[in-house]
Amino acid sequence: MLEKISILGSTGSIGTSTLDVVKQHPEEFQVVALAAGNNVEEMIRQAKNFQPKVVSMATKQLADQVAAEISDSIKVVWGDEGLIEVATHSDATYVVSSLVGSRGLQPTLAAIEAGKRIGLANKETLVTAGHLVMEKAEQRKVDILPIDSEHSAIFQCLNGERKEDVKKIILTASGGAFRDYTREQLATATPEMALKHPNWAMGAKVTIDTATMMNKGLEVMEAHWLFAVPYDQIDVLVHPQSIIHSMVEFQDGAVMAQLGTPDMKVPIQYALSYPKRLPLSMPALSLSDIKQLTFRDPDVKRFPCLAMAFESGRIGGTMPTVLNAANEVAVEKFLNKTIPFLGIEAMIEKTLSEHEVIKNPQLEEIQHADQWAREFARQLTF
Ligand SMILES: NC(=O)C1=CN([C@@H]2O[C@H](COP(=O)(O)OP(=O)(O)OC[C@H]3O[C@@H](n4cnc5c(N)ncnc54)[C@H](OP(=O)(O)O)[C@@H]3O)[C@@H](O)[C@H]2O)C=CC1
Ligand SMILES: CC(=O)[C@@H](O)[C@H](O)COP(=O)(O)O
Ligand SMILES: [Mn+2]
Repeated sequence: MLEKISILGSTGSIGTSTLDVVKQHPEEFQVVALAAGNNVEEMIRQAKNFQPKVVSMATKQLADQVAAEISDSIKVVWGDEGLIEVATHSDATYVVSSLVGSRGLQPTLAAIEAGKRIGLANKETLVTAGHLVMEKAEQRKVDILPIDSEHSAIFQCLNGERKEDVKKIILTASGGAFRDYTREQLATATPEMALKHPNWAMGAKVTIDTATMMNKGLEVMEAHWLFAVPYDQIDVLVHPQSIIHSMVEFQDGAVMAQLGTPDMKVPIQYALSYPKRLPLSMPALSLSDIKQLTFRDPDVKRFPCLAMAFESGRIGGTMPTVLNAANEVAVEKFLNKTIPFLGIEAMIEKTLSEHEVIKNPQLEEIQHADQWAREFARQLTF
């Protein structure tokens, strides 16, 4: 069956890699709709190359700029409504959710409601409202296929296994740009330094998250929701080479791991083609060249964001929503050079400490908590 795809965040790192995969398999995949934020030039290129039915931009002004350069047969929309139109297009069978941040929540929920199969990269969606997303997916009998590399690895390791046989999920972490930094060195770390991930080329927000190790904390919550595993059965293991993408330990002591060259096209293609595996033009993994795979425990004294995320996940309710929103504000401020690197963790900690948790929140309560946390974090200075 030809998979007809809408991409939320088509101009980003995951979005462009998804289009690379689509281009390699025109007999399998076709683009129906694309949504982006501000990158007009890239959207014009994508619209010309893939001839979708609809494209969306962040504002009307940006949408007009795109419309002026592409065929009249392509509808151009904008804003939050534009995202929903792309996510629910009647021709689409599959939606790749790859916006950055909790902005991805509403269009992803709308795509699930519309019965689309989901390829999920946007981890913030599950962090901020995991119970609502998984509940809706179950109601609508919609599959959520993980794109995040660790979750794709776990999904592959769980293939054909019984849930009750799982003892532990082991999420691997590169340790980010500052893996070996002391707290003194972290205090003066700049955005330029933090944006140099040792193994992966990714968007700015997730790259900063890897440097604080908040990314792994968000991924712990993502794994909790995707695989319905309690927090005390999820471990994090630092693995600097990012060759083992994650592992599952079973009750009999057997450990399954998924390995590969660190390139997001692999998990993206698997999420699109599942349960099939298609060929992919990619350098083969050579373990004899790599020679050594090494491991160590994470150091939460140097990287407290990981511990804060675990704790927020355990508390549940609106706590993860607040952690995520405060982190989004803090990362933006760090990238704008208005707070230092260690201001990120301080800002999140302060915001969490002021939050009164609502248990089992509905969508409106989540939106309210998200908004409250953003406003609270924005007025903090460090
Ligand atoms: N990159 C990676 O390798 C991985 C990413 N992920 C996750 O995937 C998600 C996307 O990451 P990544 O691709 O790196 O991020 P990028 O920053 O590269 O891309 C983000 C996308 O979101 C769009 N966007 C931003 N703001 C808006 C807005 N207001 N309205 C509409 N679109 C908007 C951007 O559009 P524009 O650029 O046009 O403004 C862009 O297309 C994140 O949740 C991340 O954690 C998970 C695993 C790996
Ligand atoms: C590629 C991917 O999935 C990222 O989320 C990756 O996990 C970042 O690397 P670390 O968080 O391990 O540094
Ligand atoms: Mn990941």
